[in-house]
Amino acid sequence: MKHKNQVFDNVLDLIGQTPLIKLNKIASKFKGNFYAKVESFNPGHSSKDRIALYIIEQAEKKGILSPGDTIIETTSGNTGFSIAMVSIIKGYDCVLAVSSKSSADKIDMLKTMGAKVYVCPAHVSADDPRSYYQVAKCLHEEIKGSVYINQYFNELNIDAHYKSTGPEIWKQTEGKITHLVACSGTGGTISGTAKYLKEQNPEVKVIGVDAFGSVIKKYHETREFDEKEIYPYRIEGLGKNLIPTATNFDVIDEFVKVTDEESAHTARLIAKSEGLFVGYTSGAAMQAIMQLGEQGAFKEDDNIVIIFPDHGSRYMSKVYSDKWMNEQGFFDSKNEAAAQNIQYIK
Ligand SMILES: Cc1ncc(COP(=O)(O)O)c(C=O)c1O
Repeated sequence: MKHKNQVFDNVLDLIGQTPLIKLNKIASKFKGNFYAKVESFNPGHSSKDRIALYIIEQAEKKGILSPGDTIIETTSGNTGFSIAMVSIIKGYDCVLAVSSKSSADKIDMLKTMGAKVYVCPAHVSADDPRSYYQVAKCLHEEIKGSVYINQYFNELNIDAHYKSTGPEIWKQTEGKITHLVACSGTGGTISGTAKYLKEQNPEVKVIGVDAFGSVIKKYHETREFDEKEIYPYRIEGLGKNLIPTATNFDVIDEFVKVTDEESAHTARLIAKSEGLFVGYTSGAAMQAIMQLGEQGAFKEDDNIVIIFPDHGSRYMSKVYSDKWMNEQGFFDSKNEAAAQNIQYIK
């Protein structure tokens, strides 16, 4: 951890060195020791701070970026927030093409951080001119001197985690990690972290988490891009309708798929059992643990590290809204108790 009494030059100095926190209750019925790498401790409240700072600083080193230039990205929100934050400190303009699936809170936050935002339809194919990939590409061509971060197809996304997240986890577990469980969106987090960990110990098992409605798991198993796997789902930042080159499939041992509904309930359960207020994909990663645990995948001495990518405050109008949960049909008889924690005094 960064020292509590230290004074920092600016907010960017706080990126990385996030805590590894033992999970004491939520998975206690399973064998093994479970630890969460809680990325909401980054100043932009997500793991994407790491890649934003790293990729921008690499571009500066290569002389591609100078103050006043424009940085463009496609993002479900978190990467955009991180790029906007880095841009403010370093003096760049930030232009973001985001999916209409992103929560209203996230879009408002991006605007608050000074970014110019284009909201693009979520359920069109990646080569549709309205998709956020095509919109970003077009903006990059139009704006002179702009840099397109292109996190899904940028090797530096993997490098950022190879150089920070991986070494941090290795050190924090004193080399005793046996399993890494992480969601895969661009795949940068899991690929970079896994590469580093497997270089230290090839026995570390790496499990990716994918969504129903995404092509990633099937591609990992068959190397076949199966369009039939694609259909709408609600979790933002997990899974994909294309194969990102920022995913190194060779360092991932297996993928587990999780549902929108179970991931939402598990996210709520993390808050209630561990006091950790984390995002929807943290619920998804934890849900994968629940499924693997039920299958007896872990042994007594295993040390399982789960990456919690962002903070719960970004999902107040979704997973943490009873109204939203109801609208999705996620409150059934077994879960209706969640709505009973509130009493109105008239
Ligand atoms: C909330 C959230 N969780 C998980 C991920 C997945 O991380 P990665 O893109 O490194 O695979 C993302 C990425 O967009 C995200 O925004």
